[in-house]
Amino acid sequence: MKVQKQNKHLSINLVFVTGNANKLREVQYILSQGQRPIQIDSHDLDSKLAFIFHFPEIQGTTQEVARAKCQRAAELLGGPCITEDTALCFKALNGLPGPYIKYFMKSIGHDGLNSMLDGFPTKEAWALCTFAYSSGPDAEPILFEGRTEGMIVPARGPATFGWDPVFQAEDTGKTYAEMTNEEKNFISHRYRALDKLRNYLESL
Ligand SMILES: O=c1[nH]c(=O)c2ncn([C@@H]3O[C@H](COP(=O)(O)OP(=O)(O)OP(=O)(O)O)[C@@H](O)[C@H]3O)c2[nH]1
Ligand SMILES: [Mg+2]
Repeated sequence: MKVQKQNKHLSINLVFVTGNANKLREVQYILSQGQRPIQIDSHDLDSKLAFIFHFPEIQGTTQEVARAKCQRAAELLGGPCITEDTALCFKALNGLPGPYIKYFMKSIGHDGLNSMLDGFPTKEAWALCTFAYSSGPDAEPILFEGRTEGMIVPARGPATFGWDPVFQAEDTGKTYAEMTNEEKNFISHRYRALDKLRNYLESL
């Protein structure tokens, strides 16, 4: 459970605290693509340790939610870790549902997300990914944000990952769900945030 930066030629090891297997799969894929691979160990505090630890996510801005989750994860682990928060933000709603998208998705699904924008002049939206890195329980988490512009559309493509079928990324004509892994991971909010995290870790 360490962030190990052994030397400039060896791999970096990170503990990623998440309960979301799809996130983990994308993060491992993206970080394996770089010149200097970053090894990810996952740790699911939400489900595996839920009986020991209570691991709530606070309400607030995406930054506040991300910082609090990472701080708590580092305290529970007693060491360095990364966490990630994803928000889906509707321009017409001034950025909402934002970090609360998980509960909107669960409650109203793809059709409901579209219906929320009925009568609004714009379907524009952006996907926002915030990685938080903590070097340990006493350190302030550092945030790395990635954003991809797009719009909310009726669902197209396989419903494998959350709201992928209703988010059409700008200039692509495709929803995230209609893209190959390579296509999504080349332009995604997650890729853009991870790129900043990777640069930071390599600069340490
Ligand atoms: O279609 C999607 N494409 C994506 O690229 C993507 N990334 C995240 N999500 C979903 O958005 C909510 C974020 O909530 P969230 O950040 O709290 O995640 P989570 O609770 O699932 O995991 P974690 O907090 O344990 O890491 C959750 O419903 C995730 O499934 C995505 N959906
Ligand atoms: Mg969560």
